[in-house]
Amino acid sequence: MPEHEDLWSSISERFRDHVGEAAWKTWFISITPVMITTDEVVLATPSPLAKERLETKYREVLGTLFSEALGHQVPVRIQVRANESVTFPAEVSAGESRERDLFGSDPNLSRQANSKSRLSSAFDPRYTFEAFVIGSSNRFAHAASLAVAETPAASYNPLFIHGGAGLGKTHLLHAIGNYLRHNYRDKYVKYVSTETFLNEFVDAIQRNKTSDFKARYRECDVLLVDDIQFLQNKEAIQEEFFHTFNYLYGAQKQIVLTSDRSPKAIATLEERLRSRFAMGLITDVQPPDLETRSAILQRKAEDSGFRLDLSIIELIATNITDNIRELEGALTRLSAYSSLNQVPITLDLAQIVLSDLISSTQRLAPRDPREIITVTATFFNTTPVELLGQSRKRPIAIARQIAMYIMRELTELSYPEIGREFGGRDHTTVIHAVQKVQNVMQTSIETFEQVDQLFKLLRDPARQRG
Ligand SMILES: Nc1ncnc2c1ncn2[C@@H]1O[C@H](COP(=O)(O)OP(=O)(O)OP(=O)(O)O)[C@@H](O)[C@H]1O
Repeated sequence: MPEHEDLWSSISERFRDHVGEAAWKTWFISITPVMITTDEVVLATPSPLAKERLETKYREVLGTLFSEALGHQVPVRIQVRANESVTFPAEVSAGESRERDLFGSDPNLSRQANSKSRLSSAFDPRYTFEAFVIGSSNRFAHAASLAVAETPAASYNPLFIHGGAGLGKTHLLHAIGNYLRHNYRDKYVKYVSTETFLNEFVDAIQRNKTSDFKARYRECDVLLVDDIQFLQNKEAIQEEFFHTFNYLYGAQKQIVLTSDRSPKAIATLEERLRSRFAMGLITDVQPPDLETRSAILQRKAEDSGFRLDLSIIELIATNITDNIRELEGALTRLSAYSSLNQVPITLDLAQIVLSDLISSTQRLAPRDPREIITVTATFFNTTPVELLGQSRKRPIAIARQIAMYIMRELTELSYPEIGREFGGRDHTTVIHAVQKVQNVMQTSIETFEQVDQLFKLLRDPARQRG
């Protein structure tokens, strides 16, 4: 129905004009039109939460837009897509999940990537410069990243951004990627984690394909490399990276690197690499101050169509201070609680729901990954061996995904490091598990409560004994 497609894309554009980019991305993009006739419009959403939000907040806008487009009033009905139930599927294989994570759920991107090798990486559409809240802790890193995106290889090359876990380094890399994709369509932009670079290199050696590997990286106009601290103690890959770096730099291509520590603090980093990294600009991201934390919370809440009282923002922002991912985790929990129980969030309720996060006695240092595995296994009536093993039986696969989510929340381990804790799984499997649990928590009270209880058990060891 090509005319319906035109109509749909014009509705989509107009919806975006009415409600703004953020709400459009959160609630509209994932809608599919099921039926558009002169008598009725039926739309499908991926989750009950999205259906509820569209019905309560955006029904009127949708009604007006369709009425204008069709020339008369039509009822708009919203349903949840039948094939997207909220239950957990069996764990996907590393290969499957890699594709899904790289290309999101957009099958077109995946198809394009298969058909043409010199296509830029796909970037997380949520991580843009517009969505990045600027404060004194990250102002410089943001400005430098934007300068690099606006004029690649002309300002700071390489740009090296370092800072602690969950402070926005990956967000900035994706923001550069998203900006380039929109504004420099002809540039080949590649995003890679150092772990992936390493794995691809080892794989290329084993398959005698090192020249393909080199060519792939040397074709880049812009190379974005995340978590470069993984080069530590890996001489062979440092050597390879050095050559790639020199080649790109010599060809005046832009390189951006991130790390959880400064180049000086990466032990066993070859001196020649260290001095290469210092040829451009080294900047850091610090934990955000109270004002920035509050602004981030406000922005994230707005983006997900969730209204929060200032007193609640203050409660979270004063208690969670050094990791933005944790701020987001608190919001996820509140919004899930509110939509599952159909109650508005009050300050008292927020204090109860987030009790483990905001109590100073329970907010302990990051938890030991082995403890997370043992406690989660016991909680789900299984054993650590099963949890780390290969079983794809549902209860175990679910427990494993929840344990991965909790490890991401309660430790500072990166995705590849978590993959290693789970018996050498690929980092894309971990990314998939974390996203999955985050989503399912919004619609399944059972999962929400399991995660909630595990958080409480892990943050308060006395409960484990009791
Ligand atoms: N200034 C900011 N404004 C809005 N969101 C932010 C900001 N900084 C970080 N975030 C959000 O916090 C989360 C964690 O950020 P990100 O993954 O970029 O951290 P990171 O520094 O790469 O950490 P890690 O090394 O642990 O992966 C992301 O969801 C990101 O969107």
